[in-house]
Amino acid sequence: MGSSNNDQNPNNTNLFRKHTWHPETNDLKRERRASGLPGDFSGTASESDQSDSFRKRNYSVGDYVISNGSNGAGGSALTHSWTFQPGRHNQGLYSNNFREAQRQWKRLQEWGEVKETKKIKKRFDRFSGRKFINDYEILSEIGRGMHGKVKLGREVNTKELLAIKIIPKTERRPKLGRANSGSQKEKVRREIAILKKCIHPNVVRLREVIDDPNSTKVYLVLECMNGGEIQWSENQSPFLSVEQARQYFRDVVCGLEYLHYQGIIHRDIKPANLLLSSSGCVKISDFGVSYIARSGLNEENDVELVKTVGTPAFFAPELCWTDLDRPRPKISEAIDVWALGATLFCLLFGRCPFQASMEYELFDKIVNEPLQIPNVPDIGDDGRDLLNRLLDKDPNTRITLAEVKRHPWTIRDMPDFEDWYKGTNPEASGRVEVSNDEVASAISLVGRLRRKLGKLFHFRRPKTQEPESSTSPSDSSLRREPDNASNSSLALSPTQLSDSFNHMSVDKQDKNAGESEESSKKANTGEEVQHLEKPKIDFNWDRSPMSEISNPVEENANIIPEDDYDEDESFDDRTPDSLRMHSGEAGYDVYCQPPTDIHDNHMDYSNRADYDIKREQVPMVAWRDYEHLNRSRPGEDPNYNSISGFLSANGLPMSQAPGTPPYIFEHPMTSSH
Ligand SMILES: Nc1ncnc2c1ncn2[C@@H]1O[C@H](COP(=O)(O)OP(=O)(O)OP(=O)(O)O)[C@@H](O)[C@H]1O
Repeated sequence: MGSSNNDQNPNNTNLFRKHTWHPETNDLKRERRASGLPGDFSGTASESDQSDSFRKRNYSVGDYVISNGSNGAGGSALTHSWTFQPGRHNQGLYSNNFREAQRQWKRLQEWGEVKETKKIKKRFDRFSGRKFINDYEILSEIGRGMHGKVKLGREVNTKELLAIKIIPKTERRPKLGRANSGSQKEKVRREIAILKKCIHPNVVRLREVIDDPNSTKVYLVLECMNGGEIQWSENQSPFLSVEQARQYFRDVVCGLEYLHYQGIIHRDIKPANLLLSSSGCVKISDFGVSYIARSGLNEENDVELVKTVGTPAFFAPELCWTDLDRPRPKISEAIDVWALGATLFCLLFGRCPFQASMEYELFDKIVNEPLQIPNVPDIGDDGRDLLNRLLDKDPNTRITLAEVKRHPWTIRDMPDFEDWYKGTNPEASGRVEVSNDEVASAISLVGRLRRKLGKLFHFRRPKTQEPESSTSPSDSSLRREPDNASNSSLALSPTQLSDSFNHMSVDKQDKNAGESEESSKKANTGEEVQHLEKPKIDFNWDRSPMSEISNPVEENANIIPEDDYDEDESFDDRTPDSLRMHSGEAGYDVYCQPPTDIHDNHMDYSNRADYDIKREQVPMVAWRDYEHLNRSRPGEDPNYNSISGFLSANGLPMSQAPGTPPYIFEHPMTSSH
């Protein structure tokens, strides 16, 4: 019954697809298959192939609510004492690379607690084109998910390769079928909260969270899984040998058992979320839709758990339940066991156990169609038995992970499996609690919004104290903005935030935030605050006394304000055309420095006119044709002559002269000093 559908090309169905670069080339993958080892990133890892392996899209229904549940906050049983003790027979699991697996795990343990960084600095080296985020150089893009992208990074000091996952804190434009911005925040929070606590050889390790309150994005610095996603299908045929599939399967079972022990249901187990280390170790990644139980996995279903998230092709029957006449089975960690079975099926046979082009058809098959196991490759009776028990439609009789670990197919060729059980027993790691508060405070809310509101608030603050009545509702919208700021989620403590999430106020927060942003935007664009103008080029220096403006930007001129800079854009892209003025043959661009926080610190916001004057009188001088200038003036000091030449050619007074504002030189030489 299912064979005809199984013959469909899975790449034709949008139930699986997602565009991601695979970090390895096909050649490397083939080599890896031949040798049983994963490949490795090259130094730049830029030659990624764009093969469209069989991937899913994330699927989410409705908003998320964090369960009130019983809060396990406090007394965190976080322990990093988990040791990788695979036992002597497990050396075979990692082929010849067992030593490397051990070395990698030791290094990961040395990372210790997850580092939390609240300040981001982005730098761009104009000469070499190299980009840096804090201590990491960005080398290339590894892949993109639904909500963010993953870059290959290198720690500047240690040269260690890392994966940097860049996730917007809110979704800019919610798209049809996608989770809304409320759930995006929730997704990020959840992923961070889980990754921070889960330390296991088969779970991708988080090293640092860079979460600047002034940034719209959060950066997760992760262990780099050089082998990328498990490659498992090639033209509907299996890519892996049965032995390799078994080896990967064991790794996933151990990682999943650990997660369940920690009260976490992954909810999106599938090959695309299983990444390979260079030692051939498989690790579980992507916890964006995971469920965190507050008091173990035996608690009653809560609203959150019943929601259908994950990837349709890997949905358990109880998630696809449409039969109104029969009660839907309880949703539990057994949904991960089903997804594990579907994943094993994929690894063994190169295609999903149930396939269809329409979602309702797929759900119907998952619930009603008997499992058909192909004869090739031969996985033996025990293999068939294991698949049948993993893909048991009844969650109550479905095999448990503890049973999976002892199943004859799983432990085949493992002479001393008791060693393996001992070494991989999740209880050795101790239980980790992830509290509501920890999820709610996992990222700071969009600080740009706060900064904008702060600016407006500052700007309008009079020198003399205003009477309290001036904040009456009958006042202009501007008067209300500080209130908005304090009412919005930005002003809430983690506990309040948690509470507010529990009361499904995410949307309300977004609405408030949206309104505030809207009003702040209006204010900045002059729609409501008439006297705020766009900065314009104006070299009338005489209007501003030099003493009032300092220039802290100059020494950090190549540090790019985060909001203006995207990792994918070149540095020059950040200057809006409206602010650019080409200075003829010299090859320079001159533009005003848009107001930045740095300047704001030196302004008196109580004086409107003062603000406008100062903002306009901090010119930024940039030249992009440095090499040309240098060549045309051999032997001259480009730092001095080029700048002074430029200034005189443009009739500009020399910098630092009394009564002139400072220049901001954007130049490879000056900016780096
Ligand atoms: N730690 C890592 N090391 C190496 N590659 C990674 C790492 N994390 C993710 N990737 C790669 O980057 C790609 C995008 O990852 P990401 O988690 O954003 O996508 P995703 O799994 O689709 O997530 P989402 O479901 O949130 O869209 C993945 O397909 C994976 O190949």
